[in-house]
Amino acid sequence: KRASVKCLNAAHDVKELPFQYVKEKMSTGNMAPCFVTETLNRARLSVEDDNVITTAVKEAASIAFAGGVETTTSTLLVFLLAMVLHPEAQAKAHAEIDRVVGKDRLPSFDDKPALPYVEGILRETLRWHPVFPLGVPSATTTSDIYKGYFIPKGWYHTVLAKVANDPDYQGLLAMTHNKTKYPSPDEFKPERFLHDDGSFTNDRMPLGFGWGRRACVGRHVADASLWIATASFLAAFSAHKALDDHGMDIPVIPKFTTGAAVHPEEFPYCIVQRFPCTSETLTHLTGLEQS
Ligand code: HEM
Repeated sequence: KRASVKCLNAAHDVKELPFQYVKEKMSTGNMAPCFVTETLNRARLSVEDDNVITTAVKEAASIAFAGGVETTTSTLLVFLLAMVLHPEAQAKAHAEIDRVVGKDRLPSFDDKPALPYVEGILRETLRWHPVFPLGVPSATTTSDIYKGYFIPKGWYHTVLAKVANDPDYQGLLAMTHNKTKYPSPDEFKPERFLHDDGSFTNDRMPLGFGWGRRACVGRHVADASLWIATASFLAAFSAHKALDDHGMDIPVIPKFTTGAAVHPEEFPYCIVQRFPCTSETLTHLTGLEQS
């Protein structure tokens, strides 16, 4: 009971607190445009009842927050881990960005088609360690029989995708680690998403976002924000193993949390700025005014 009260309060806070924060900042004219400001302003042009607008925007924003923050952050942590463990892949991405984008600006979405290796790194990140290794459980709305198993209606019964004939992996991981499609699946190899001539294969690794009616509604936002974050990071920084007091690499042994949604456990790393940055670039990168 105590745990459920905590959950109830957290569900209330995640809806209310960020929304109140934005409203307060809007009232002093101090809020940069965001999903909440834009949707509130637009809805007020066609809907009169402010309560209806407030409830709808609050619900939509909190669902996007709850669905998007942990998943996107976890994926970026997997990317960081991969870059620390695979300097050879990172060096190839750096070379591609320097050749296509140059060193004076950050990549933009217009550069995406010309950066197949960066694309490969993102797809391999989503494949190597998906946020939901078992997928997301569902419940059936009608009774069903699947391969001799009776799945009753109305009884809360979770259904997880499971791929048979693979003793090593379960659920979604068995698909992203399909040994026929992705040989040596535990290895991080962005090249598996590239043709021999270096062009992108168009395997966008959508599996991590689910499938069918309940597939992730935020997948396009997630895909775009992951791409721009990884491409910008690679343009501006490089990630390395941290050094100990004797200047030696501190070994990184990848470990993951357990649960429905997983992410790498804390690991030592070091991030180095690749080029002297103009304050404009740094402002763009961090969203913070530089002094
Ligand atoms: C790396 C980022 C993300 C991953 C890996 C991810 C993954 C998933 C998965 C596996 C599901 C369940 C699909 C199923 O049941 O088959 C899901 C559902 C959902 N996701 Fe995402 N997601 C991500 C980002 C986001 C973002 C950015 C948003 C919102 C802006 C979002 C909003 C949602 C919502 C609302 C659902 C429930 C959809 C429904 O039940 O109809 N997700 N996501």
